[in-house]
Amino acid sequence: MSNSTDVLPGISEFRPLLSQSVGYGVVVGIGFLFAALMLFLTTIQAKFSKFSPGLSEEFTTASRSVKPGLVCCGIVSAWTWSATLLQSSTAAYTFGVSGPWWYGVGGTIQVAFFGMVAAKVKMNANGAHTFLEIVKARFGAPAHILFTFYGFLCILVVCGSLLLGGAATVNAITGMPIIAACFLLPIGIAVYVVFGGLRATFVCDWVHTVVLFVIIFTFLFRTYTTSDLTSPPTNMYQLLSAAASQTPVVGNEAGSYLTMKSNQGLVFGAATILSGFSGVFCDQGYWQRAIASHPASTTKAYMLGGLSWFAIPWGFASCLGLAARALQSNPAFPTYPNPLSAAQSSAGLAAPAAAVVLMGKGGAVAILLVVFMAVTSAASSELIAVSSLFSYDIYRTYWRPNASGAEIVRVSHMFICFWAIWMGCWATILNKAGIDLGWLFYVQGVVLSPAVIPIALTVTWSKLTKTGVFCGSIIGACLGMAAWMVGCLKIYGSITITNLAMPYSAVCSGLTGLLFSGLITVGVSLLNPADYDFSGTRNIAMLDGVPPEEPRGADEESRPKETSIDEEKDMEKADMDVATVQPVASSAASTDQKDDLSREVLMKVFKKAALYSSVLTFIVTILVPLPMFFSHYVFSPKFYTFWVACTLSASILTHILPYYS
Ligand SMILES: NC(N)=O
Repeated sequence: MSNSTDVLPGISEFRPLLSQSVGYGVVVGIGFLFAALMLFLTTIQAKFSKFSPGLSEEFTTASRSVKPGLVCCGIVSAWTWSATLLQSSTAAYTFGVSGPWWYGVGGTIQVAFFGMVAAKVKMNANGAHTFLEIVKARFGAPAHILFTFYGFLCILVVCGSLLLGGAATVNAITGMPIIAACFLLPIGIAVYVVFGGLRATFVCDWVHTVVLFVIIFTFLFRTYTTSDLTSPPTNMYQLLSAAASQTPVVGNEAGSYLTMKSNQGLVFGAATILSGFSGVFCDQGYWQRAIASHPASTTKAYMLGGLSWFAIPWGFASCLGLAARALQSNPAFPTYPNPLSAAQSSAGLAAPAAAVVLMGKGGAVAILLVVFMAVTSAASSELIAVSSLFSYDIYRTYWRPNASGAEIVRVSHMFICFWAIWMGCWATILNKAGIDLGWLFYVQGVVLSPAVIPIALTVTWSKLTKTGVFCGSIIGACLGMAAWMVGCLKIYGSITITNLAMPYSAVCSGLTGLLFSGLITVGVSLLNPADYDFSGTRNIAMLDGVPPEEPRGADEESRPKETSIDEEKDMEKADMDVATVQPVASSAASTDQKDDLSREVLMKVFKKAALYSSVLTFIVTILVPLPMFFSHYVFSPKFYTFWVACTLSASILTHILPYYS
């Protein structure tokens, strides 16, 4: 691994700048500090608010009452993995300016597209707790078992990636053993998730996101305005030009780090987009946020969330990833006189290296904190997600169908504890097998992409059939696997663990799996189309005595309209034309359930999300990068300064949005 002491020629050890005690202090100390804070907030919530985390609906869905700003923070925070900071910086270090751009694209458009699915969840399955319940209600147990496999596989991949990225950083900066970090990181998180449920993770997400943004801005301003080494941006430009002469990038125009004409960057972008689709659509964490949010705010939150998130990898990696390349010949660089080795950069150490040169020990502490925040907030989302899958889709579905809400909460608690320990074991196994953050990042799209389209269509398309879903996801997976092996063999000459996670191998497989699963699912369904009215999925029952909410259909339009929802005032009039609540319910949790929107309004929200995500996708994948790619443009110092100003402005604007909401 990165800090091996068997240093080969041309490879230097990554020198830890801080002592192990700082590593333990952050991982254990701050972890438990957060746990204590959440415990306190949860106690206050149970005492003084109408929401009790002891109720299963509150524990798993935050009573479906969360407002858009907080959901948006939750989305940003759950989607900001250690990879978002580390892998994107590795991409900048390796491919130049195109890397952070493509990393941002590869996570943003999926979140925006998921806004459409979120509107459909509210329309067609508002009582569901997990996406697997929707699959079960529509297609029965065999399809449910198939997607349960995908749901757990996704969380397994994400948890592995979170811990490996986090542990590699803690290890590189403090020397704390990787295995210790893998086991200790999830423990504090498990404590606050157990006590607080989904709402605690939202609150914690908010706190984490604030800290994250403060640290990101510190790095941005340090790099571009106060550092003697890299500011103003024209200095960075010169350093990057010098680095290109020393270590040119194969496939980039003139070997430059300052061009979007990067063949490797483009392939990386394709791999990131594929990996991003699987990471969003197969992850219960994103469905859970759609379920948790108020019907009026779901889609808005996803649209804002996608946009806010874009600036994180783009801004952070354009700054630290490129700074690492620019500063690799500085004596303070942790592997000086050598650049990072392939293993060190795949482990995600470009950003920590730059932080150390730019800000010394302060930079090392800041990077440690920011990565810690990213790991804990994303891992808390995964813990609550995996416990919901277990308690609702395994325990209640196949073991104790009559389990009460209290029992579900108890089982969720136990499973969170189990998974927190298992996460540590899993990351240790991966580490011992030589698998790192970069490997998991590429392989995620390979193994999960065949499930993406069938899952998305389950909640959105009435003509979908069970046979279509099975054929699409299973044949798509087989074709994806075959393309993976053949692509790897043909392009890299042999099938090895390393070659399987090379970008071209990942793209061959991910693209085949995604496209063929989609084509087969749709084609087979259209041979004998269903005409599903979603009545089964709309009848999925909530626990704790809260009845399922039926969005009002056309036949119910004649009901008297009683009260306008406050939230509606915040929505644009054009979208939210009519909104009503039904008579006040008896329980606190159900009060918010009654705030529902008509199906027609949700349909408008869906269409708006479709338009928004299509326009956004066009702008970020085609309009901005491709003209620069095809014209082989290499940034001038002025254009680079403008690019830096854009990353700064995007970071500021898009980070303010959720807090404003
Ligand atoms: N969440 C991601 N794709 O960084």
